[in-house]
Amino acid sequence: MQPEPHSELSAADDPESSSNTLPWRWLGRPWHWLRSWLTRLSMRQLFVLAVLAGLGLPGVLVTLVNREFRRQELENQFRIEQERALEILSLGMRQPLWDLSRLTGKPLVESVMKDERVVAVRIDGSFSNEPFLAAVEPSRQTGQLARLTRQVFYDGQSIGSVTIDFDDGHLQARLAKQTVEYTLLIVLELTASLGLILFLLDARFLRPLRRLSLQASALTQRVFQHAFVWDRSDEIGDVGRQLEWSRRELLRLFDELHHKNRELELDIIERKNVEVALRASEGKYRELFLSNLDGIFVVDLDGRCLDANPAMEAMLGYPTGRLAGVESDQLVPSRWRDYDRDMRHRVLLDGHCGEYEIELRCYDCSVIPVSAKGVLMRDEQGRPVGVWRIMRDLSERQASAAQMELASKVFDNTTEAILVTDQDSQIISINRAFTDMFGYTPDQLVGRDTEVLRDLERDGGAYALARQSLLRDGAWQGELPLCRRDGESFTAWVQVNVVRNVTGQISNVVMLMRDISAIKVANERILHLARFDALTELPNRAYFRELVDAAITATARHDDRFGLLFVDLDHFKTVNDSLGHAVGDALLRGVAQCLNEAIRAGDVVGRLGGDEFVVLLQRVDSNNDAAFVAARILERLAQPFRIGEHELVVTPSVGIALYREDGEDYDTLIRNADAAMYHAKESGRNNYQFYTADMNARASEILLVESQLRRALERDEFVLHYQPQVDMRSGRLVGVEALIRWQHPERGLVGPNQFIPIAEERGLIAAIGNWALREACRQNKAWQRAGLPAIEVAVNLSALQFHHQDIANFIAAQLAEFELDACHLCLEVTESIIMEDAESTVSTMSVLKQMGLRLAIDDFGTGYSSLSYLKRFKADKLKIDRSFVADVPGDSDDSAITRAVISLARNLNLQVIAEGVETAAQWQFLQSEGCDEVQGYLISRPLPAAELGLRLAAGEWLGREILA
Ligand SMILES: Nc1nc2c(ncn2[C@@H]2O[C@@H]3COP(=O)(O)O[C@H]4[C@@H](O)[C@H](n5cnc6c(=O)[nH]c(N)nc65)O[C@@H]4COP(=O)(O)O[C@H]3[C@H]2O)c(=O)[nH]1
Repeated sequence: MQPEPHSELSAADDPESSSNTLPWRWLGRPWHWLRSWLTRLSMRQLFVLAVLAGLGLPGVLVTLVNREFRRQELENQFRIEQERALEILSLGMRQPLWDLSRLTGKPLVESVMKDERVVAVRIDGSFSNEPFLAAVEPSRQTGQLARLTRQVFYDGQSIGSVTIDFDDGHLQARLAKQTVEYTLLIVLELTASLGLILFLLDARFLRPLRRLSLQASALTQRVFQHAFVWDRSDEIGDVGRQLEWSRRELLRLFDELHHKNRELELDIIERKNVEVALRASEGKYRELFLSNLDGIFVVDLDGRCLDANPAMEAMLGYPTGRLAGVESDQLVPSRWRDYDRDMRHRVLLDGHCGEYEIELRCYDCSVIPVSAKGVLMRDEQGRPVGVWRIMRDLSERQASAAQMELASKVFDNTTEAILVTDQDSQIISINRAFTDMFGYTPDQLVGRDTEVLRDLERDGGAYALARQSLLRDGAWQGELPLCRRDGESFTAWVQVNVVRNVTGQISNVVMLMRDISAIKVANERILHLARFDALTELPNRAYFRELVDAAITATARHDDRFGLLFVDLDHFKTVNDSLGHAVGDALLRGVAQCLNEAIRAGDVVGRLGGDEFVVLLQRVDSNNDAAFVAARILERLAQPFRIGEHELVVTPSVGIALYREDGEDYDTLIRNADAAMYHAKESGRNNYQFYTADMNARASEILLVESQLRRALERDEFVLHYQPQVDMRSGRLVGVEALIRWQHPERGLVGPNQFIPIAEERGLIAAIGNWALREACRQNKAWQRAGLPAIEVAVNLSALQFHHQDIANFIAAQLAEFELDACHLCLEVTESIIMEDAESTVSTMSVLKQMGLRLAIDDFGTGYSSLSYLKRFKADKLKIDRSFVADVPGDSDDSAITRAVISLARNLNLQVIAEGVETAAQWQFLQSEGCDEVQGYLISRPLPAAELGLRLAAGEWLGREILA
C-alpha cells in the first residue's frame, strides 16, 4: 500500500518509519492518525490509557470467562438436582400408583413443590388418561421452563410417569449477581491500581519533569541567580544536575559578557563626548562668527572674500551668500583702496593690524564709514591662509554725534528752562533759558541741590508729591511754585523725566520749566468769567449749579436741609426798555449788592440771567429761616434805588424751594423755586411763596390749556365781544374795543386773562391775535354792510405780533379782503410793547400810520415811556390804565396821574381815553379834567357782536346824556 500523499507524517519525514516501514505500512492512515493523536496526549492521559488498556481489558476477559465457567457449573448442579428430585418422586410414587392411593402420593408431591424452582408436578397413571396427581405454581416462572419426565416402574412394569417443570430463573439470577460482584471487584482493583500508578507517576516523574521545565525556562529567560538543587540519584536527578551546571556556566558567561558590554559602552560614550565637545567648540566659533554684531569676513591671501557673517552682509546690504568671491578692492571706494591694501599687508607681516577707519561701498553703491581690524588666519600647520577682517559700522555713531551736537544746540537755544541733575538732585547742567528765567548762571548753580529753587512758603507739599510720582512712574508733570534768584516767586509748568543707566538705575533727572504766571492769571480770569456774571460779579447759572450740587452732596451727608430762593424783579423789563440798558444794568448791580447784603455769610447769591436771581441758603433749620431771608430781601429791595437822576423802586417776587422736601437735585429745586416765584407773582407780586405740590399742578394745567388752545384755533372756538367807547362831550359812540373770549366746550365762556398770558408764553398769541384782527375787520365791515353807522374797532396787539411778524402786510391783506377802510381800525399797543424796541416800533408805527390806521397806547401810565419817543410814535390816542381810573377821584395820587396823562395828551395833541369807568364820579372827574373818551361798565360791558349790532340798530349811544 502506497503512503497517503497528504498523511501528516510521511515515511521520509519520520526517522522511525524506515525501520517499521514494512510491518506497519498496511495500517496506513489510521495508524498515522493514532500516532498523531497519541503524541498530542499528555503524559498523564497516556498513562491512564496504558493502565486501562493493560489492566482493564484483561479484567473484562477474565470476568467473561469466569462467568461462563460459573454458568456451566450452576447449570450442571441444577441438572443433578432436577434428576435427583425426579428420581425421588418417581420412587416415591411407585407405591401410591400401585395402590391407586392418591392420599399417600400427595405429600410427596407437595414436598417436591416446596422447591421454589418447581413450577408444576404431574403424576400420570397408566390406567387412566387423567393425571393421578398434579400441582402447579405458575407464578414461580421467571425464566425458561425445563420439563423432565420419568416412567414409574413396578416390578419391571410401567405403571405411570412423573413430570416436573423446573424454572431456571433462580439459576440466571444467581449467575447475574455473581457476574456483578466480580465486575465490581475488577473495577475496584483497576481503580486502586490506576490511582497508585498515577500518584507514583506524578510524584516521581511528572513533578520533577515540571521543575526541570521551569528551570530550563528560567535559563532561557536569563534568570541565573538561583541555584537548581537536585538530590535525587535517578536519571531525572542527573538531568537536573546537568541543568545546574549549565546555569553556572551561563551565569559566568553572561557576567563576562556584561562586563565586556559595559567596557564597550563606556568606550562609546567617551567617543561621543569627544565628538560633541568637538562639534560644540566648532559650533561655538561658528555661532560667534554668525551672531557677532560686528561684520566679519574672511579673505584669502589675494584679498578675495571666502566667507562673511550675516552682520557683514546686513551692513553692506548684500543678499545672503553674495559676498563670497567678491574682491576686497571692490568693497573699498578708490580713495581708500591703497590704504586698505597697506593695512592688509601689515596683517600678513605682523599677524594683525591696529584699528583704522575707512569707508566701504555697499551693495546699493552707497558708502558707509567703518572702523576696520585685521587678524591673520593660519592653517593647522601654522601657514597663513587668509585674513579675518572685522568691520564696525560707524554711521550710527557719527549720526548720534551729530544728534548730540544738535541736542546741545537745542538745549542752549530752547525757550524752556532746562535743568539736569544727577541721581542725588545735584544740579549738573542748566541752559540759557534757565539762566534767563531764574537769574542763576551755571557757575552759581552747578553742584548745588535743586532745593534752592523751591518756594517753601507756597510749596504745600507739592514738591514732595511730585518727587514721589517721579520715583514711582519715572516721569511727572504739573505746576510747581518756584523761586528766582532775586527771591521772586512764580508758578512754573514743570515736566520731569528720569534717565536710567543700563542697569535700570536712575542716573539723571531732566526738568523742563515754563513760567506760567501770566497764563495762570489769564486762566484765573477766564475761570472767573466762566463762573461769574460779568455785570453783577455774582456766580452765573453754571457755577451756581455747581455750588448747589456741592451743597446737595454736603447736605446729603449730614442729613441737613438747604433752601433755594428764586428772585424775579417785577416789571424790570419796563425799566430796561423805557430807561435804557445802562439804567437797567445799574439797577441789576444794585439789586445784586442788595441781595448780597440780605444774606448770611456762607449763603450765595447767583444770577441766572436777565432779572432772575437765585439765593442758596446753606443751612435752613426751619421754613422760618428761609421766610426770614425772603422777607429781608423784600424789605431791602423795597428801598428805592438812585440811579443817575432816576429813583427806581423794584418789587421782587420770591419763590422758595427746600432741599429735600421740594427736590433732591438742582433741576427739580430750581424748577420748583421758579414755580413758587410765579405763584408769588400771581398772588399780587412783591411777596414770597414756598413751593407746594399744587404749583406743579398749575404747570400741568398750563400745558393742558396750551393743547386746548391749539385745538380751539383749529375748531374756531374763539369769539370777539365788543365794548363801546363814547365821546365824553357828545355822549356818542365813537368806537368799540374788540375783546376776545374763548367759547370752551366744557368751561363755557373763558375770559382772555385766563388764556392770553399762556398763549403769550407758549407762542400761540400770534395765531390767536391774528385771528382776532381778521375777525374784527370782518365784523366791522359786516356791520357797515348791514347799514349801521361806521365805527372804529380797536384791536389789542401783543408784543409778539408787533415785533416778530410783518404786521403791516398782514393788516393790509385783511383790510383789502374785507374792503374795510383803514381809518375804521385802531390798533392798541401797550406801553411796554412800544418800549421793548423803541426804534423799530417807531418805524413800524409810521408804516401803519401811512396806511391810515389809528393807533392807541394802551395801559398808559404803567410803564416808563420816554416822552421823547412818545412824540415820535405818531400815536392818535393815549389810553389811561384802569388801575388809575379805578380810584379817582378819591385817590389823590391816581387823580394826579390821570390828570397828568390827560394834560400830557393834550400837550402832545393826542386824544385821551379812560378805560374802566364804572361810576358817575369817575365820569365827572374825567370830564372835568378834559378827557376825550371813556370806556367802561358805566357805558356798557363788552357785548357779543350780534347784541351790539342790535343795540346800535336800536339807536343806542347816539348822543343821549349818559348820566341821564
Ligand atoms: N373792572 C372793569 N373792567 C372793565 C371795565 N370796562 C372794561 N373792562 C375790562 O377791561 C379790559 C380792557 O381791555 P384791555 O385793557 O385791553 O385788556 C385786555 C387785553 O390786554 C387782553 N385782550 C383782550 N382781547 C385781546 C385780543 O384780542 N388780543 C390781545 N392781544 N389781547 C387781548 O385781555 C385783557 C383783558 O380783557 P377783558 O377781560 O376783556 O377785560 C377788558 C374789559 O372787559 C370796567 O368798567 N371795570
